[in-house]
Amino acid sequence: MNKKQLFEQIKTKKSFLCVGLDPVMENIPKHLLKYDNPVLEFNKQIIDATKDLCVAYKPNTAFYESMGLKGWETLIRTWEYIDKDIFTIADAKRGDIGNTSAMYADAFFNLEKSGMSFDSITVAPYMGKDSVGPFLNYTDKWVILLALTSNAGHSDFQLHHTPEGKLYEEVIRISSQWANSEQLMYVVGATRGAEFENIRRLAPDNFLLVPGVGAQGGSLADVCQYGLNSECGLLVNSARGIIYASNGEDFAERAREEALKLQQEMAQILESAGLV
Ligand SMILES: O=C(O)c1cc(=O)[nH]c(=O)n1[C@@H]1O[C@H](COP(=O)(O)O)[C@@H](O)[C@H]1O
Repeated sequence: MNKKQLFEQIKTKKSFLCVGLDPVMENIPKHLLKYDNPVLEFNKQIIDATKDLCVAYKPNTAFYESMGLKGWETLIRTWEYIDKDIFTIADAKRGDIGNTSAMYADAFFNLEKSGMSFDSITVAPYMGKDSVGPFLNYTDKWVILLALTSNAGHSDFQLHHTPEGKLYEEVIRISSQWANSEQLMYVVGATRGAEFENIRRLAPDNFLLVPGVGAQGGSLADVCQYGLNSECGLLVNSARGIIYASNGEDFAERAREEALKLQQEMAQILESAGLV
Protein backbone atom coordinates (compact mmCIF):
# COMPACT_ATOMS: atom_id res chain seq x y z
CA MET A 1 0.00 0.00 0.00
CA ASN A 2 1.43 3.40 -0.93
CA LYS A 3 1.11 6.68 0.97
CA LYS A 4 -1.76 7.99 -1.13
CA GLN A 5 -3.73 4.78 -0.62
CA LEU A 6 -3.04 4.88 3.11
CA PHE A 7 -4.33 8.46 3.36
CA GLU A 8 -7.41 7.46 1.34
CA GLN A 9 -8.14 4.69 3.87
CA ILE A 10 -7.69 7.18 6.71
CA LYS A 11 -10.18 9.58 5.11
CA THR A 12 -12.69 6.84 4.30
CA LYS A 13 -12.65 5.37 7.80
CA LYS A 14 -12.02 8.71 9.59
CA SER A 15 -9.45 6.82 11.55
CA PHE A 16 -5.70 6.53 11.92
CA LEU A 17 -5.97 3.73 14.43
CA CYS A 18 -3.58 0.80 14.37
CA VAL A 19 -4.66 -2.17 16.47
CA GLY A 20 -1.78 -4.03 18.06
CA LEU A 21 -2.22 -7.79 17.86
CA ASP A 22 -0.04 -8.87 20.79
CA PRO A 23 -1.74 -12.02 22.12
CA VAL A 24 -0.59 -13.72 25.31
CA MET A 25 -1.86 -17.24 25.94
CA GLU A 26 -2.66 -16.50 29.60
CA ASN A 27 -5.01 -13.68 28.57
CA ILE A 28 -6.97 -15.61 25.97
CA PRO A 29 -10.59 -15.90 27.11
CA LYS A 30 -11.28 -19.37 28.51
CA HIS A 31 -14.14 -20.13 26.14
CA LEU A 32 -11.69 -20.01 23.19
CA LEU A 33 -9.47 -22.74 24.58
CA LYS A 34 -11.62 -25.39 22.91
CA TYR A 35 -10.33 -24.27 19.50
CA ASP A 36 -7.38 -26.04 17.89
CA ASN A 37 -5.60 -22.66 17.75
CA PRO A 38 -7.12 -20.38 20.43
CA VAL A 39 -4.73 -17.51 19.66
CA LEU A 40 -5.66 -17.47 15.98
CA GLU A 41 -9.35 -17.57 16.90
CA PHE A 42 -8.79 -14.68 19.31
CA ASN A 43 -7.03 -12.63 16.62
CA LYS A 44 -9.73 -13.38 14.05
CA GLN A 45 -12.50 -12.24 16.39
CA ILE A 46 -10.57 -9.08 17.31
CA ILE A 47 -10.03 -8.36 13.60
CA ASP A 48 -13.70 -8.97 12.76
CA ALA A 49 -14.74 -6.62 15.58
CA THR A 50 -12.38 -3.76 14.70
CA LYS A 51 -11.60 -3.84 10.97
CA ASP A 52 -14.04 -1.06 10.04
CA LEU A 53 -12.57 1.19 12.76
CA CYS A 54 -8.84 0.92 12.09
CA VAL A 55 -6.52 1.37 9.12
CA ALA A 56 -3.69 -0.86 10.31
CA TYR A 57 -2.86 -3.96 12.30
CA LYS A 58 0.47 -4.44 14.01
CA PRO A 59 1.30 -7.90 15.27
CA ASN A 60 4.42 -7.69 17.40
CA THR A 61 6.31 -10.80 16.30
CA ALA A 62 7.72 -11.49 19.79
CA PHE A 63 4.27 -12.58 20.92
CA TYR A 64 4.24 -15.21 18.15
CA GLU A 65 7.90 -16.24 18.22
CA SER A 66 7.54 -16.99 21.94
CA MET A 67 5.03 -19.72 21.03
CA GLY A 68 7.44 -21.62 18.79
CA LEU A 69 6.33 -23.33 15.61
CA LYS A 70 2.64 -22.83 16.29
CA GLY A 71 3.24 -19.14 16.97
CA TRP A 72 4.94 -18.59 13.62
CA GLU A 73 2.07 -20.36 11.88
CA THR A 74 -0.40 -18.17 13.79
CA LEU A 75 1.45 -15.06 12.58
CA ILE A 76 1.15 -16.22 8.97
CA ARG A 77 -2.54 -17.15 9.33
CA THR A 78 -3.24 -13.83 11.04
CA TRP A 79 -1.58 -11.90 8.21
CA GLU A 80 -3.64 -13.93 5.69
CA TYR A 81 -6.85 -13.12 7.55
CA ILE A 82 -6.39 -9.32 7.39
CA ASP A 83 -8.19 -7.64 4.46
CA LYS A 84 -5.63 -6.42 1.95
CA ASP A 85 -6.91 -2.83 2.06
CA ILE A 86 -5.69 -2.61 5.67
CA PHE A 87 -2.06 -1.65 6.26
CA THR A 88 -0.02 -4.38 7.97
CA ILE A 89 3.01 -3.86 10.16
CA ALA A 90 5.35 -6.67 11.16
CA ASP A 91 6.64 -5.25 14.42
CA ALA A 92 9.85 -7.26 14.41
CA LYS A 93 12.46 -4.54 15.15
CA ARG A 94 15.07 -6.20 12.95
CA GLY A 95 18.38 -5.01 11.50
CA ASP A 96 21.75 -6.76 11.03
CA ILE A 97 24.65 -6.84 8.57
CA GLY A 98 23.41 -6.55 4.99
CA ASN A 99 23.12 -10.19 3.92
CA THR A 100 21.36 -11.08 7.17
CA SER A 101 18.97 -8.11 6.91
CA ALA A 102 18.14 -9.38 3.41
CA MET A 103 16.97 -12.65 4.98
CA TYR A 104 14.88 -10.76 7.54
CA ALA A 105 13.34 -8.75 4.71
CA ASP A 106 12.47 -11.97 2.86
CA ALA A 107 10.98 -13.41 6.06
CA PHE A 108 8.37 -10.66 6.28
CA PHE A 109 7.99 -9.39 2.71
CA ASN A 110 8.58 -12.32 0.35
CA LEU A 111 5.31 -14.20 0.04
CA GLU A 112 6.74 -17.01 -2.08
CA LYS A 113 9.56 -17.73 0.34
CA SER A 114 7.95 -17.15 3.72
CA GLY A 115 4.19 -17.21 3.21
CA MET A 116 3.80 -13.59 4.41
CA SER A 117 4.02 -10.21 2.78
CA PHE A 118 3.47 -7.43 5.28
CA ASP A 119 3.28 -3.83 4.03
CA SER A 120 5.95 -2.74 6.48
CA ILE A 121 8.41 -3.76 9.15
CA THR A 122 9.86 -1.99 12.19
CA VAL A 123 13.65 -1.75 11.97
CA ALA A 124 16.34 -0.64 14.44
CA PRO A 125 18.62 2.04 12.90
CA TYR A 126 21.68 1.32 15.02
CA MET A 127 23.67 -0.68 12.44
CA GLY A 128 23.30 1.97 9.75
CA LYS A 129 22.52 2.31 6.07
CA ASP A 130 23.72 -1.07 4.80
CA SER A 131 21.65 -2.73 7.52
CA VAL A 132 18.44 -0.90 6.60
CA GLY A 133 19.04 -1.01 2.82
CA PRO A 134 17.90 -4.61 2.21
CA PHE A 135 14.45 -3.76 3.60
CA LEU A 136 14.28 -0.67 1.38
CA ASN A 137 15.18 -2.82 -1.63
CA TYR A 138 11.58 -3.99 -1.48
CA THR A 139 10.51 -0.75 -3.09
CA ASP A 140 6.77 -1.35 -2.63
CA LYS A 141 7.24 -1.89 1.11
CA TRP A 142 7.84 0.41 4.07
CA VAL A 143 10.56 0.61 6.68
CA ILE A 144 9.47 1.98 10.06
CA LEU A 145 12.62 3.10 11.79
CA LEU A 146 12.84 3.44 15.58
CA ALA A 147 13.39 7.12 16.38
CA LEU A 148 12.11 8.07 19.83
CA THR A 149 10.59 5.16 21.69
CA SER A 150 7.88 5.12 24.35
CA ASN A 151 9.78 3.31 27.09
CA ALA A 152 11.65 4.81 30.03
CA GLY A 153 15.00 3.62 28.62
CA HIS A 154 14.61 5.89 25.58
CA SER A 155 16.81 8.40 27.38
CA ASP A 156 19.74 5.95 27.71
CA PHE A 157 20.81 6.55 24.09
CA GLN A 158 18.14 8.37 22.07
CA LEU A 159 18.43 11.68 23.96
CA HIS A 160 22.23 11.72 24.08
CA HIS A 161 23.76 14.91 22.74
CA THR A 162 25.92 14.64 19.65
CA PRO A 163 27.68 17.64 18.05
CA GLU A 164 24.68 17.84 15.64
CA GLY A 165 21.89 17.40 18.19
CA LYS A 166 20.21 14.58 20.03
CA LEU A 167 20.92 11.07 18.80
CA TYR A 168 17.32 10.43 17.72
CA GLU A 169 17.42 13.67 15.69
CA GLU A 170 20.52 12.37 13.94
CA VAL A 171 18.72 9.10 13.22
CA ILE A 172 15.96 11.04 11.46
CA ARG A 173 18.29 13.46 9.65
CA ILE A 174 20.66 10.81 8.33
CA SER A 175 18.09 8.14 7.49
CA SER A 176 15.97 10.62 5.56
CA GLN A 177 18.79 10.57 2.97
CA TRP A 178 18.28 6.81 2.46
CA ALA A 179 14.63 6.93 1.40
CA ASN A 180 11.82 9.44 1.14
CA SER A 181 8.50 9.67 2.94
CA GLU A 182 6.95 7.25 0.42
CA GLN A 183 8.93 4.41 1.97
CA LEU A 184 10.13 5.53 5.37
CA MET A 185 8.16 6.03 8.58
CA TYR A 186 9.43 6.64 12.10
CA VAL A 187 8.40 5.21 15.45
CA VAL A 188 7.71 7.93 17.98
CA GLY A 189 6.14 6.98 21.31
CA ALA A 190 2.85 8.60 22.31
CA THR A 191 4.45 9.23 25.68
CA ARG A 192 6.84 11.71 24.01
CA GLY A 193 4.16 14.38 23.35
CA ALA A 194 6.52 17.30 24.00
CA GLU A 195 8.96 16.22 21.26
CA PHE A 196 6.45 15.99 18.40
CA GLU A 197 6.93 19.60 17.33
CA ASN A 198 10.64 19.00 16.96
CA ILE A 199 10.09 15.71 15.13
CA ARG A 200 7.74 17.32 12.64
CA ARG A 201 10.42 19.93 11.89
CA LEU A 202 12.84 17.12 11.01
CA ALA A 203 10.33 14.84 9.29
CA PRO A 204 7.49 17.00 8.00
CA ASP A 205 6.14 14.51 5.48
CA ASN A 206 6.83 11.10 7.00
CA PHE A 207 4.17 9.00 8.59
CA LEU A 208 4.86 8.37 12.27
CA LEU A 209 3.91 5.10 13.95
CA VAL A 210 2.88 6.12 17.44
CA PRO A 211 2.55 3.37 20.03
CA GLY A 212 1.84 4.10 23.67
CA VAL A 213 -1.77 5.28 23.94
CA GLY A 214 -3.93 3.08 26.17
CA ALA A 215 -1.91 0.85 28.50
CA GLN A 216 1.18 3.13 28.44
CA GLY A 217 -0.83 6.30 29.12
CA GLY A 218 0.10 8.46 26.10
CA SER A 219 -2.38 11.16 25.07
CA LEU A 220 -3.92 11.21 21.60
CA ALA A 221 -4.60 14.95 21.84
CA ASP A 222 -0.95 15.72 22.70
CA VAL A 223 0.31 13.55 19.83
CA CYS A 224 -2.00 15.21 17.31
CA GLN A 225 -1.31 18.79 18.36
CA TYR A 226 2.00 18.75 16.51
CA GLY A 227 2.07 15.29 14.95
CA LEU A 228 -0.71 15.75 12.41
CA ASN A 229 0.32 16.84 8.90
CA SER A 230 -1.59 17.50 5.68
CA GLU A 231 -1.87 13.76 4.94
CA CYS A 232 -2.61 12.93 8.58
CA GLY A 233 0.87 11.43 8.90
CA LEU A 234 0.04 9.40 11.99
CA LEU A 235 -0.74 5.77 12.75
CA VAL A 236 -1.59 5.55 16.43
CA ASN A 237 -1.31 2.09 17.92
CA SER A 238 -3.04 0.57 20.90
CA ALA A 239 -2.73 -3.13 21.76
CA ARG A 240 -3.57 -4.08 25.37
CA GLY A 241 -6.02 -1.20 25.79
CA ILE A 242 -8.14 -2.75 23.02
CA ILE A 243 -7.50 -6.47 22.88
CA TYR A 244 -7.69 -7.04 26.64
CA ALA A 245 -10.59 -4.70 27.39
CA SER A 246 -12.24 -7.88 28.69
CA ASN A 247 -11.08 -11.47 29.01
CA GLY A 248 -14.62 -12.81 29.15
CA GLU A 249 -17.01 -13.95 26.44
CA ASP A 250 -17.62 -10.31 25.53
CA PHE A 251 -13.92 -9.64 24.72
CA ALA A 252 -14.54 -8.82 21.05
CA GLU A 253 -17.44 -6.46 21.81
CA ARG A 254 -15.42 -4.70 24.49
CA ALA A 255 -12.43 -4.47 22.13
CA ARG A 256 -14.72 -2.84 19.60
CA GLU A 257 -15.97 -0.34 22.18
CA GLU A 258 -12.41 0.71 23.02
CA ALA A 259 -11.44 0.94 19.35
CA LEU A 260 -14.59 2.97 18.68
CA LYS A 261 -13.73 5.49 21.41
CA LEU A 262 -10.34 6.09 19.79
CA GLN A 263 -11.81 6.17 16.28
CA GLN A 264 -14.42 8.75 17.31
CA GLU A 265 -11.76 10.94 18.89
CA MET A 266 -9.69 10.59 15.71
CA ALA A 267 -12.66 11.50 13.49
CA GLN A 268 -13.12 14.72 15.45
CA ILE A 269 -9.44 15.55 15.20
CA LEU A 270 -9.43 14.91 11.42
CA GLU A 271 -12.57 17.02 10.99
CA SER A 272 -11.19 19.91 13.05
CA ALA A 273 -8.01 19.82 10.96
CA GLY A 274 -10.09 19.94 7.76
CA LEU A 275 -8.67 16.62 6.53
CA VAL A 276 -12.04 14.91 6.10
O1 LIG B 1 7.72 -0.29 17.60
C1 LIG B 1 6.74 -0.35 18.36
O2 LIG B 1 5.64 -0.65 17.94
C2 LIG B 1 6.91 0.12 19.75
C3 LIG B 1 7.83 1.13 19.95
C4 LIG B 1 7.83 1.83 21.16
O3 LIG B 1 8.56 2.79 21.34
N1 LIG B 1 6.97 1.44 22.13
C5 LIG B 1 6.10 0.40 21.98
O4 LIG B 1 5.30 0.13 22.89
N2 LIG B 1 6.11 -0.33 20.80
C6 LIG B 1 5.23 -1.52 20.62
O5 LIG B 1 3.87 -1.08 20.58
C7 LIG B 1 3.04 -1.99 21.27
C8 LIG B 1 2.41 -1.27 22.46
O6 LIG B 1 1.44 -2.07 23.05
P1 LIG B 1 0.44 -1.55 24.20
O7 LIG B 1 1.27 -0.81 25.20
O8 LIG B 1 -0.13 -2.82 24.73
O9 LIG B 1 -0.57 -0.66 23.53
C9 LIG B 1 3.92 -3.17 21.65
O10 LIG B 1 3.87 -4.12 20.60
C10 LIG B 1 5.30 -2.55 21.73
O11 LIG B 1 6.32 -3.49 21.46
